[in-house]
Amino acid sequence: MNLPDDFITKYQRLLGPAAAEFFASFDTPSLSGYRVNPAHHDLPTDLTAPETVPYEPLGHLGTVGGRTLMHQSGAVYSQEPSAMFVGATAAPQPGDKVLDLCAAPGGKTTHLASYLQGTGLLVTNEINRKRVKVLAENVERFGVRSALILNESPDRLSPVFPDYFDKVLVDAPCSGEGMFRKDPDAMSYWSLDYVQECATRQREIMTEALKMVKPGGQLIYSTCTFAPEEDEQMMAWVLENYPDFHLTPITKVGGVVDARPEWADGNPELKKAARLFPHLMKGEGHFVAKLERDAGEAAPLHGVAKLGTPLTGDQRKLWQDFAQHVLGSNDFTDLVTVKDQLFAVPAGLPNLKKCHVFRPGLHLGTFKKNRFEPAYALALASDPQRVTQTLAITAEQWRAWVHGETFTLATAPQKGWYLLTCASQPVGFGKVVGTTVKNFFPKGLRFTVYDNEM
Ligand SMILES: C[S@@+](CC[C@H](N)C(=O)[O-])C[C@H]1O[C@@H](n2cnc3c(N)ncnc32)[C@H](O)[C@@H]1O
Repeated sequence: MNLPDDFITKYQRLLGPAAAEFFASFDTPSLSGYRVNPAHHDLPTDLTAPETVPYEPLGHLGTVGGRTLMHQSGAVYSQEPSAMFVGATAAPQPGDKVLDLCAAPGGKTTHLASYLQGTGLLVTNEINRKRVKVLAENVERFGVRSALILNESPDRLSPVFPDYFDKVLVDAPCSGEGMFRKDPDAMSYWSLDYVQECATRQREIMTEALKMVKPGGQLIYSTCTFAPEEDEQMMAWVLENYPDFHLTPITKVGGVVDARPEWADGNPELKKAARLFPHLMKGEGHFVAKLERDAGEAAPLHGVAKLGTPLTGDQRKLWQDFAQHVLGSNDFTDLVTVKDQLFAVPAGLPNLKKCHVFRPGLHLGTFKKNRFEPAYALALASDPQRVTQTLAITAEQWRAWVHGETFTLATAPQKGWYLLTCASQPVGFGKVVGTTVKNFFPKGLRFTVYDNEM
């Protein structure tokens, strides 16, 4: 690989004799991986058998295609192994309040959601208007139940959530040196100046992010770059300017090594952070640090969020009928509508002021005249083992389903909505009329599965 000259000079100086191995790793194939979704059952062994990632039991080495059943149903999320170290380090507890500040396309968010197991609160934010759509699609596909998706800049979030979260993740926009092997285009905008620009932006983001950590809470900072300016030096800056924060040790296995104090101000505390180098471990490269805030008193919160409109009596009845007859249970307590859309929203949030809410919670469905149409997001967040009305479809029928076609059954079940499953995985809600299954697979997500992909 033709690495930039300034990059070579810089890392020769920093790494000394180890530089040769580091540079050689750029000429070896990039490593792919995926995480399985712990909310899914009966996953095939060809997904669960491949080598696991040393620090993440849900992570495996290998590739799962984007046009496969396991991907579409949210049974897996493709993520290169070193990126999994971030979620594994954050490891929130069920019930925690978690913020993912720089979240699109959603790799770390879906990982954090696996730890939360549908409990607590996951506020997942993306500043970019186009990228927040992709984030929402991935959150939906992975069946995340307790997420509020925001599209805001960090400085507009910090006054809303002062001292609020148990865990804040800053997976910072960075110079992306750890992406060079996988995506050589990332080299085209790299320069020594670009590294400095990224560091400036990271300090701005961190200034706001630190305000949202509750006393005794943690902030996990990560980048996919090797640049000390964005890694050790960023942590040295935090330790110097925020005396109520300190670094906590991170367990390092599988070739993950200590960060390098000598690449910043020499503070030995910096060793507690972690470096993932492609020549030392199976992955592309990351930096991860865990900061903890001292115990203390939290600032009071202001107001209560208004995430939508209460349901009318008719709407409540339509939903309850659906929940009782099709789902067989009603796990959702806080329900609101936004126009004709029904959402289950997180409770007890502070006043979101003028924040741009992209999704107030889990999309349950749409009210249409005198009927209720369940949402795709609800289907993928449902456990087929707990749903009353399920209909198992074949791989061929699944192929027609994701292509947007109706298909025919051999015998006619009772008319109504069914959670369709294929190989035990939820794939959407279909409406059965006679022997026909009407297609409600979202138009924007439809795709073609070719013969050689079956
Ligand atoms: C490294 S990516 C996040 C990857 C994501 N965490 C994942 O695992 O899929 C960084 C994100 O930060 C966003 N970003 C860029 N500038 C930002 C800023 N000033 N404040 C907050 N986020 C920003 C980018 O749009 C990008 O989506």
